[in-house]
Amino acid sequence: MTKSVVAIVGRPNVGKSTIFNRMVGERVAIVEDIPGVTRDRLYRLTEWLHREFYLIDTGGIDLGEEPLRVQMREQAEIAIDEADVIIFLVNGRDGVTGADREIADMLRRSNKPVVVGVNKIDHPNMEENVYDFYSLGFGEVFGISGAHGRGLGDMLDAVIHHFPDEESEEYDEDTIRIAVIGRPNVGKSSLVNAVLGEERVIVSDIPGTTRDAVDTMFEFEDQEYVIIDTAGMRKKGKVYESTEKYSVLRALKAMESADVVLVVLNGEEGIREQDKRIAGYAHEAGRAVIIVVNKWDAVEKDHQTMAKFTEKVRQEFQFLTYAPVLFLSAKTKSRLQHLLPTVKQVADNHHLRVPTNVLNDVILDAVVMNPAPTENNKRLRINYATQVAVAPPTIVLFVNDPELLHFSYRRYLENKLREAFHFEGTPIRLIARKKND
Ligand SMILES: Nc1nc2c(ncn2[C@@H]2O[C@H](COP(=O)(O)OP(=O)(O)OP(=O)(O)O)[C@@H](O)[C@H]2O)c(=O)[nH]1
Ligand SMILES: Nc1nc2c(ncn2[C@@H]2O[C@H](COP(=O)(O)OP(=O)(O)OP(=O)(O)O)[C@@H](O)[C@H]2O)c(=O)[nH]1
Repeated sequence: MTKSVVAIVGRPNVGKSTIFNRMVGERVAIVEDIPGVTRDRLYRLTEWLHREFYLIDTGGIDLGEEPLRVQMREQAEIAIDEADVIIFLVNGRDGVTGADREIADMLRRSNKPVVVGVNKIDHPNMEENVYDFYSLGFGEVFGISGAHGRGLGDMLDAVIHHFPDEESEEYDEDTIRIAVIGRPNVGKSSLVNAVLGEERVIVSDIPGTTRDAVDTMFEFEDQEYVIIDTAGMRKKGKVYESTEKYSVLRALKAMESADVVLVVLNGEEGIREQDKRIAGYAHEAGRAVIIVVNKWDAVEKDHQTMAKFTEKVRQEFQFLTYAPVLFLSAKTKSRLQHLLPTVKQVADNHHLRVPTNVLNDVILDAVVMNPAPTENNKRLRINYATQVAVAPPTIVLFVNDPELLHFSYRRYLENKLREAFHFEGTPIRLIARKKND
């Protein structure tokens, strides 16, 4: 199920990043370290009372050279667009300011739930400073201190109280959910429209809006799909539309509920830094991934162009070696017919379950052919392997010492598994556990 999003807004210097860091603490959701994927203070997965949610610090969104007042408004708009609940942060030592009222008016018009955090109330004897802020008209006002952690619990209780109820899966288990992600202008919407316009595709539902993306259900060769177009909600002309962090956030949310992620690149422009980031998150999300090189019609090519581009993709996205690369044109629909069959294939691979005996044979062969290197006279020994989950396939290796399974040997084993089984398009998670655990 999709996780809720909470945004912190407020004028500069009220303590947004202090509160953000305090709320996130050490609970930063990193599955693995990926070289080249930078982490910034914009958004983090965090949790309160076992409800996980994304926290956005809108102050961390770089809006370039815009005047402060414009930035503040844009940040509030992002919060309104993206968040399920908004924490409106004010400074308890300043009283209500004109800028606070300006933000309050915008938030009110959005009809989103707003919780007011009156920050810098470092001591109970400052609580009377809080009352002034009831005049903002949001009802709930909490005196807090980012510096000391005071009052945060009560405020968070109020925040999660506004989360939508944990609903069951919206779609059938067998429905394949496709998220289309990529930086602005690569052709995401065009691709979605092209797919939905294909001859043998039957759009089975009027497009309905779920949260912030437009989902469309369709059927192709007796398989049901939902395609999530993250560009569907775009509002042209906003400053933030072009900001990189914003599109990464949107991609992140779309991937939450997807089985297969299409990372769309612009074949005409080549690979940019932002593409790498988005792809990095796709890998981390643990979904099946296909790299779609769009606008291939606009590329001047000879018989080597495709191979060269593929090589570049492999170089730039080393963590995504498992993802098939498709070249196509949403505009002319050339090569588009390969897309859905590939989606179906990688979705199946994502759910592949390998019988334990065959799995162990493959691992044993791999070890015999190339034993793990010794380290301080110790060598990794693998006693037994078993697949514990699908989507993505997750394999536990019972070993003498988990510390001895290093990156290169892990890579080697993963490659052997990929040679033996149909794991194309899906990440594989290998977990080492001590034998007797
Ligand atoms: N006394 C006190 N100071 C605080 C508290 N929270 C933050 N501050 C201070 O307020 C200042 C601004 O804090 P930030 O967290 O950087 O504020 P911000 O809202 O993220 O600021 P921008 O990045 O400019 O938007 C810093 O000097 C903090 O140390 C608090 O609870 N009590
Ligand atoms: N030549 C060519 N142009 C394309 C193709 N696909 C999309 N375009 C053009 O690229 C531009 C952007 O396409 P969109 O589909 O709006 O891109 P998007 O990724 O949804 O853009 P955002 O909503 O900004 O994220 C439009 O002018 C399209 O006509 C293609 O296959 N070939």
